[in-house]
Amino acid sequence: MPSTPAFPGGTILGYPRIGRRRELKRALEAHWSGRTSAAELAETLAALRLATARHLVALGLDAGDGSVPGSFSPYDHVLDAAVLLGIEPADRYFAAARGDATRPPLEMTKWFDTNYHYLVPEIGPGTPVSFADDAPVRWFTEAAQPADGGAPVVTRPVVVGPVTFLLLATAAPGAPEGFRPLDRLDDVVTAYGELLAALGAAGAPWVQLDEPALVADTATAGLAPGELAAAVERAYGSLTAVAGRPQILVAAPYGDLRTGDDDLLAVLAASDVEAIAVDLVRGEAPSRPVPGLATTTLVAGLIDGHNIWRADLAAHLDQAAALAATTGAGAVTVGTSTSLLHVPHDVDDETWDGTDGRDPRLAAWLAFADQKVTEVVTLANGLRHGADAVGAQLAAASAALADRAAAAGVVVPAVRDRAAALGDDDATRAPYAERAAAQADRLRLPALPTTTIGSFPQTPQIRAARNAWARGAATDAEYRTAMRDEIAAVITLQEELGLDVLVHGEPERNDMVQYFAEQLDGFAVTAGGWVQSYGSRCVRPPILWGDVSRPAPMTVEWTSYAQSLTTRPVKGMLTGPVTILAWSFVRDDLPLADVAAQVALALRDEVGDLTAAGTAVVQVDEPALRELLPLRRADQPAYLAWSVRAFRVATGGAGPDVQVHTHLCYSDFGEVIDAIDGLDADVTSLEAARSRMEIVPELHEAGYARGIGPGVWDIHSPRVPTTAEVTEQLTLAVRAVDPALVWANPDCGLKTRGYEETTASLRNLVAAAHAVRATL
Ligand code: MET
Ligand SMILES: [Zn+2]
Repeated sequence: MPSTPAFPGGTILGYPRIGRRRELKRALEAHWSGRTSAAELAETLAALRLATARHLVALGLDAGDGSVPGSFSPYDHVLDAAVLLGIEPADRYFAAARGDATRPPLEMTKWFDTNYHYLVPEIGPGTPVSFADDAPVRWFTEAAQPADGGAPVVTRPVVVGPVTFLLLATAAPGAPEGFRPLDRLDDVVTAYGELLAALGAAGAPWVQLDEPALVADTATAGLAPGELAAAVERAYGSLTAVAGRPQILVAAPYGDLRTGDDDLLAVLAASDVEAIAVDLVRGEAPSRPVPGLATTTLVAGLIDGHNIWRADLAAHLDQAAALAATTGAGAVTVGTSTSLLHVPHDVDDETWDGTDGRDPRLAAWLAFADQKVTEVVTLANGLRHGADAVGAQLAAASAALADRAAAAGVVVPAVRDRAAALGDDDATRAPYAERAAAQADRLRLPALPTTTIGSFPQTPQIRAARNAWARGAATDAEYRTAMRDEIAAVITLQEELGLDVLVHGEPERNDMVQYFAEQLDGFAVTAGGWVQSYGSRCVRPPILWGDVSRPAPMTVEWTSYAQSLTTRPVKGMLTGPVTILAWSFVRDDLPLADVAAQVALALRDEVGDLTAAGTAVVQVDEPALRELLPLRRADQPAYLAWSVRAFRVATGGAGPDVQVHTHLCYSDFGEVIDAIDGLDADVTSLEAARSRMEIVPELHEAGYARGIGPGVWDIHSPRVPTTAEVTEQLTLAVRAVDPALVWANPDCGLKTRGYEETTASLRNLVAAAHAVRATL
């Protein structure tokens, strides 16, 4: 083993990969469109990796000891591990990620409780596993011995750990009943062992194995008590025995290593791994000596990798300094709680000029990735040289925090009072039977009513009109005319198609959360704060920094205009409180439940204005309801209680004759099925086409007995479903529940689709609904 004495003074678990100017996105898209060759792409990515490593050194991480993480991935780090193990061939990397003529893409799903999505590897009992791709070794060498002759950087290769890899994998099609990916642990560990030997031979002093699955009950569901601990012990027992390996850092971000059935911190401490990174933002610091830790470095994940607020450095320094004594760790260093993958690059890239809530004061309160690296370096220097050595930085951080706490808008007494006064009445509508009768009377809908989920195709013209207005290149009047023309066209189309409940089409919305964030007090939106969602896809989460209120109606004008053009009901469309929180950076100085209540009240006002203007149907979308579900089962009931309550507060002011819809997508609903019922919506539309209506009987069995719109058209592909297919889906639905409850609608909004397939698909959907209606 190399003789580097202790873990580096300060580190981050990972850095954004997308590039400060989204270089990765552009390089990938250029390659996929055939404009660049594989070799050109490889060259661009190598340059991006090297520039990133040198940038981190410039920010203060040590260039020589493995402080700089080698956390790059061309598309997804879980796919990289599958390629490393030979489960996916390296030369078909993007086909595995995106699908091509010969194969579908791997399934994609959420990475723990973040908004990053990874590709789910498939492994069966006979899948060959070997050390098949040495990218981590090549990337290490390319920075340590740079071909450009410039400054070398000794990086710390970062790879998904073997236990987490298998817990996130799924059984390959055709695997026998009862097979679990974790059954392949020994084979996978053997391959990882070869990787470690190769990294050691290349001179890497450290390797980081990410094991976030160790903190998540949701990833380990189905394991017997003690099984996870045994797997960890076995995997790291083998890996630490590899001759010539680098020192091993096991990182366990996104939660607490010590709760749940197995005390995994103790298991890792008892192993021969040299360092363990714990998440002290989500998890608790150990308050007792941990046996075995005396020979281990504890990397205290004090800087939040998941959010964008500047840290209380003085408090963190005290905490880090105390940890060695309380835990008995051989050494303590500081790091981020998670990879910085989840935050934008640099606060200073943004102009804090007062537009879109970009209050100039915010700049001093925020820490994006680069600021967080600096925070880690400050803490590391403080630990090494004493608090006085970093006195100025600690004082500046404290001053920024104090400024934020006292700033106007952060606490708005009227908003706090209103939220505090909320009672059960505010979250309770009339009994469903009464509502159903009043709505039937008012709406006079046929059986099996047809509708859509809200958005219609966002054509290049619509985007151009919106962007021109945002840039100031179009007047308010021009913008309004463009949006109204689009709304009119969408209404005409829906009438022609014969849909029963219409929508205005959402042409004015750049994004279903950002649109509201731009109009609510307490939010700021960034111009360039991009965060990778998956592959080349990025999102720009708004920043929720203050108490939330609604200065003016947000959607009423568009909905009312649409309604003025037709006698059929037009649905008002809102994004729900949980989804607004899930897709924003949320303040860390108020419990999420309280923040949700404020957003709910703002939405409640909007529902009130919509209904006062004559809107008879209002849909409040909650696609992220499942997304914020805590990773630990013990934390789930409290979350479900406040999230359901927020929805009910948002909709609770609607009279009995207002039909409240909700819409959910993007997830398995099994774990939140009671919560879906708890929302008490009159109609719930859900993604269901790919699972062939499975959700309909599931909801029914869970006691849900109100309107249900299982998606009958998978809108994720341009494929037009035939009338026969939709008829079959609807027939399954009306057999599973009372047909009077069933609606016919697509899986989700149509904004990513084109008009051609939209028109054809909706035509078939309406024809199928009519056919099934005739059989009832
Ligand atoms: C991700 S859910 C999207 C719902 C939204 N109303 C839309 O139709 O686009
Ligand atoms: Zn959806």
